Amino acid sequence: MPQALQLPIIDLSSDDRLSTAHLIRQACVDHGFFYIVNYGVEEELLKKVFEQSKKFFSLPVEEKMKLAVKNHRGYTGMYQEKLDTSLSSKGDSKESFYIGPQTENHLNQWPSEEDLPSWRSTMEAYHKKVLSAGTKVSSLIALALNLDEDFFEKLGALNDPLVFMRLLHYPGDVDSSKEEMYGASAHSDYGMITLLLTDGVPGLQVCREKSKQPQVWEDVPSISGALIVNIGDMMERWSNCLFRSTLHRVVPTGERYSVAFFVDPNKDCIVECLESCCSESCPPRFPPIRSSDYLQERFRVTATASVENYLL
Ligand SMILES: O=C(O)CCC(=O)C(=O)O
Ligand SMILES: [Fe+2]
Repeated sequence: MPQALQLPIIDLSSDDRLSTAHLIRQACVDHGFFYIVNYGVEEELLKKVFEQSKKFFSLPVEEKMKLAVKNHRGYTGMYQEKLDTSLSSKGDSKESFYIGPQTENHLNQWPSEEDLPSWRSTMEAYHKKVLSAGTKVSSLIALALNLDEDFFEKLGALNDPLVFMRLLHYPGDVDSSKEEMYGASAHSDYGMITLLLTDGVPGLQVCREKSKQPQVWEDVPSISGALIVNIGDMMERWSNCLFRSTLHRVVPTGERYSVAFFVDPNKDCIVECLESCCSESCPPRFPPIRSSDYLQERFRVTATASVENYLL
């Protein structure tokens, strides 16, 4: 049985920003994962998001396929993605629905108002509020890296950021006996930070030492009322590996719903190791990259079907 990880709980409503930033720094160095509470989304809305998500995934597959992913927005079916490309399985046993930035709302796809009234307004309300929480977390991360709290704003990273909300459904009835089957196979997230809401069904696990064999996986329990936040690869690059983008996965435990909210830098933002995280003995480990080039390449590698999954 894997052990359950004890992660720090960060109160986003705290006025003591320096102590909060200090806690975040430790969490990002040790785990790359932490919880946030008091992040400004009422429980009622969280409940509605899950209700509406369930309604969408319960539609017949032909209906869902009418909204098949285009420009990284819309529906992806079972096995359309394999996050761990080293596996021989046919793909990850989950279905999902992507909603992109509201500034480019014309590109988003929505179920019809007739079929699912209030679906769009629920998702837009959640998207807006979690983006605001994500922006707060990013400024605390800047403080945690000994930078000005508006560092990422000034850099343009949070100016029209590439924010993608992904509704996820892991069906409970997949046959996982034949091959290595995961709801989401081992991966790290690609962007700055991810804010994850789960329905309380277990399944999420992390591996803190990705190169250590055999890999040790620990459960991340869900805490009612808290979001799970994790550092993505671009933040790891900025911090020159001071902050970890930790390997994680979802093992099949039963039917499960979650909502991942990926905060990625503006498409033209150049991500390069911060001077404050480099020194003579610790030179930059990565060359600079443009945010959307990096994301595009990561999506390309993990798509199992030829889906039209370009960002823009
Ligand atoms: O559903 C979860 O708990 C995690 C999902 C995840 O890691 C992802 O979509 O990147
Ligand atoms: Fe992830």
